[in-house]
Formats: sequence, C-alpha cells, structure tokens
Amino acid sequence: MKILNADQLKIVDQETIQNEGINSWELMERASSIVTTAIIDDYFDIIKELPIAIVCGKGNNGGDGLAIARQLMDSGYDVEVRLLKADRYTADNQLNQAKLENIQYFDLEDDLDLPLEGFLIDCLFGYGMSSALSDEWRGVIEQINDFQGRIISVDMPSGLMLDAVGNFEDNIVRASKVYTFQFPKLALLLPENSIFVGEFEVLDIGLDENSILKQGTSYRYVEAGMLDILLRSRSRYSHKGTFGHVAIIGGSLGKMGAVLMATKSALKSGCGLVTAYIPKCGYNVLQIGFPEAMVLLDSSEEKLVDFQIQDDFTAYGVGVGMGKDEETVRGFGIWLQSLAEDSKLVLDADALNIISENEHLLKYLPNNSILTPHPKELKRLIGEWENDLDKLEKAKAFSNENQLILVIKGANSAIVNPAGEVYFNSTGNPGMATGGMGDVLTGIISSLLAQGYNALDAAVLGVYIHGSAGDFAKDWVGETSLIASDLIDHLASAFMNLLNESE
Ligand SMILES: NC(=O)C1=CN([C@@H]2O[C@H](COP(=O)(O)OP(=O)(O)OC[C@H]3O[C@@H](n4cnc5c(N)ncnc54)[C@H](O)[C@@H]3O)[C@@H](O)[C@H]2O)[C@@H](O)CC1
Ligand SMILES: Nc1ncnc2c1ncn2[C@@H]1O[C@H](COP(=O)(O)OP(=O)(O)O)[C@@H](O)[C@H]1O
Ligand SMILES: [K+]
Repeated sequence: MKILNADQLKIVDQETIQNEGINSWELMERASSIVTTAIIDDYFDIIKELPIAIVCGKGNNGGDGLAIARQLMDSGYDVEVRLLKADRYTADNQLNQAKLENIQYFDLEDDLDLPLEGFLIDCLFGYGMSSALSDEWRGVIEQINDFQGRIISVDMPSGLMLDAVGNFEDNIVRASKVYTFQFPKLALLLPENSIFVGEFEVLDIGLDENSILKQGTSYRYVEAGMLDILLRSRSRYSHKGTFGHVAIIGGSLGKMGAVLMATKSALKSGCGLVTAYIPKCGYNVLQIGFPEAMVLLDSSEEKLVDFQIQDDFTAYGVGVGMGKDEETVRGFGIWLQSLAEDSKLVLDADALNIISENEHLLKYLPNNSILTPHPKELKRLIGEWENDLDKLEKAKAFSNENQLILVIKGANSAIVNPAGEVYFNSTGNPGMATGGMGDVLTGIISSLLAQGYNALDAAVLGVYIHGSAGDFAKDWVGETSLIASDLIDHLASAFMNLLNESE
C-alpha cells in the first residue's frame, strides 16, 4: 500500500470524483458513512448510552464530521456538534451544515462546553494542514485533550501534519484511535508520534485505483495484499536441496538460547537444511533442544574464535548471542573478508555492535546484506538523530552509501533499501517487546534468503511473517505472557495465512 503526500491525496480524490462521475459531496458522504459504520462496530458499548461530541473545522475534514453527526443521529445516537466559526467553509462543509440542526458554533477563545464523559470525534483538520497550529489554538486543543472519555480522530489527529513529527508541547489532538482514509499517512507510522496516535485503522473508501497507480512514492505500508504474490508455494518435485542451507553463526556461554531460537525459526520458515555454528559449550543444548539442526563446533569452549565455516551455505545469519570478545571480533573480521562477493548475509545483535565499533569491516559486507538493528544498535551504526524523520534520512544515507538493507526494528518496523525506499510493516504487537524476538527474526530472514528470495523481498516478507506469527501467538497467550518460543510455534499459522490469501 502506498503512502502518499497531501498533494497526491488531493489529486487522487479529484480524479476519483471525475472518473466515477460523482460529485465531491457524494464521495464525502461515502467516506463518512464508512467511518460511521466503523465507529458503531467498534464502540457500540460506549455510544449506546453516552453522548457523542463531534468537533468540526471549516474544511472537508469538518464536512466529514458534520456528515458523521447526521448519520449517527439518524441511527438514534445522542450527538452534539461543535463547529468552528469561520468566514468561509468548503462547499461540502456548507452543504452538510444545511442538513443538520442544533449546531453549536465556537470561536478559538470559547469554552467548547463538551460533555463530561462519552465519546469525542475530532474532525477539526485532516490532510489540509499547511503548518503546525499556532498558539491561538491551544485552548481548543487542550479542551479536546482534557476530555475524559474516548477521543478518536478522523483521517488525522488534528494539528498533526501528514509527514511531520509532533512535539509534546504542540497543539495536536491525542487520539486513542485514528480512522484514516484509504492510505496510512507517514506521521501515523513514526514512533515519536505515538502520543497522538494510540492506534490507527485504514478505511478503504474506494478511491480510484488507476489514479493511485500513477502516484510515485518511496514510502510503502506492507500488507498481506502485496506479499501474497511474493510467497512461493513448494513444487511437487522439490527436495531439501531446493530450499537452501542456512548457517546460523553465534552463541557464547550463557547465550546459547539465541542460536537455538534462530535455528528453529529458520527451519520453520522453509529452508531445507540448517546448521548452527557455535562454541563447544552449546553442543548438547543444540542437539537436544532442536534435533533437526546440524551442529558445527568452533575450537573454543565458550565463545566463537575460528569461524571455520565453509562457504557453501546459501545464506548466513550471524551475530545472535555471539558476544564481543576480542578473539571473536578478530575471527569475525577475518571470516567477513573471506566471504564470496555474492554471499547472502543477515547480521544481527553483536555482529552489528562489532561492526559499529570496527567501521572498517563495513566494506567487507557483500552488497545487499541485511542488517537488523533495534534502535540502540541503529544509533551505534548511524549516529544520533534529531527525530524520527531525521532517523529515516540517516538510515537511507547509510543504506545507500554501504549498499546494505536496514531493518529498523520496533512497532511498524521499517525496511530501508539502498534506493531510499522505505517499507513499514503492519503486523506485530507490544507483546513482542521481549528478549529473543530478534533472534527469531534473524532465523526467518536468513531462511528466506537461502530459499532464493532476493534480499529486499526476504527482509520485507520476513518482518511481516515475524509480526504475523506474533499476532497469532497473542491470540493464544495474550501480550503479557508472549515469549519468543510462542512466536516460533505460530510461524506455521503465519505462513499458512499468507499462502491461503494468495489462493
Ligand atoms: N476531497 C475529498 O474528496 C475528500 C476529502 N475528505 C476529507 O477532507 C479532508 C481534507 O480537507 P481539506 O483539504 O478541506 O482540509 P482540512 O479539512 O484538513 O482543513 C483545511 C482548512 O484548514 C485551514 N488550515 C490549514 N492549516 C492551518 C493552520 N495551521 N492553522 C489554521 N488553519 C489552517 C485551511 O485554510 C483550510 O481552511 C481529508 O482529511 C478528509 O477528512 C474525505 O471527505 C474524503 C473525500
Ligand atoms: N511494540 C512492538 N510492536 C511490534 N513489534 C515489536 C514491538 N516491540 C518489539 N517488536 C519486535 O520484536 C523484535 C525485537 O527484537 P530485538 O529488540 O532485537 O529483541 P532481542 O534482542 O531481545 O531478540 C523486533 O522484530 C521488533 O520489531
Ligand atoms: K481530524
């Protein structure tokens, strides 16, 4: 799914109207009724007995609010409308005013006289924001944010620009949920905006497909619909050699579980064979913990030193639980230099930390190697950033300069490729913020690489499958008790789900 800017959204809206032969009010009515239905479905328990306040602006976002108010009233709900006093309203906003009684108008300095509890729908501004809101707006935004009930926003939290990072003290509505039209917006995906965006849901309002196709963008939101064509089913004549052989390289005394989890995840993600390359102390752990894996031992008991790994593996996942002992660093550096140019690599955890501390090693990474840093590891690699947008710019520059793929982990993990494209993931949940989840991701992506997926596809698909397995696991154990092993147990559901969708 594409992520578009405000100018592009305007074009797509207009072309939809032209191509469908409808007028703009009809499109607004359609969009609004989709929000109304979603609100009734999601919040029936609240709105069936408590009042709904809708705060509307002078543009088309306000027009949506007026339409939603009418539709909810027609369905019997108790709705109060507050509309900004203005010299000019958009035409569809005016049309919708004419179809509604009991509108209360307000000025910026007024008391909005909101109900004490219930439900508030924020329709002050959508994608038409041209700059951040000035301080004149503080009173209005504060009254909305002080509302004691549930606050939801239509299209955008009002005051948040489509492609900006908001600050804590800015005049921006803090929505527990945002219903956004047709496309996710960049600002909704940035972790620093999470105070304004509790969660968001994209509502399909049927905008013109051809018009959307024409819009160029470097930002995408990854959903099942764009992955089902990527995921391959297995041919009847395939054998284990068809699906590649992954080497998981890592482990040290006390951190062998990381290798166990990456190894299991790799095989569960479809590669034909998996070998763990570990220090001696991990032998029993691996052989007993996961008998399907083969094991190669380093000469050292407690850490990796030799890196005597043949180069006939189809992909390598390196770094999990590996530690940064001096001898490990030396051995790892020599091994990197020995790699064939077309080797396929995933680097995680200590492999990343070693590279941050020994930058000269970067040049030995084969092009399109995949690096999977969490925020702290990313900082060590690319340096400090001012805000989430700056982080993306720095990540793009790093990826381009070194011809590497970065997977920036977190909620809505972002995959950045050397061409400067960014793919935000849509799956996963906060239950995944626990130890070992990253090891599982390394196993999944290495496995996909070994199976012949190109590096970008392996990263995008792997991150999606990882989050999806986390979501299936959450359905069984909830977020609090979710651990990495649960996620591995649900990899099968994640793959089956995606394969079913493509049939
Ligand atoms: N055009 C269409 O066909 C559709 C539009 N829709 C709705 O229309 C919205 C966009 O509507 P508009 O383009 O009218 O924009 P908005 O309703 O977001 O607001 C624009 C108004 O805010 C003012 N404004 C902008 N920045 C300001 C600032 N910093 N301080 C004070 N005032 C400021 C502008 O002068 C303008 O009057 C979408 O977000 C969506 O909610 C939906 O109804 C779907 C269909
Ligand atoms: N709030 C969240 N929502 C979705 N995914 C998350 C969230 N928090 C963490 N994750 C995912 O869990 C994984 C954690 O990886 P990492 O921090 O490397 O863990 P570890 O080092 O403990 O294995 C990443 O893939 C990340 O995207
Ligand atoms: K809004």
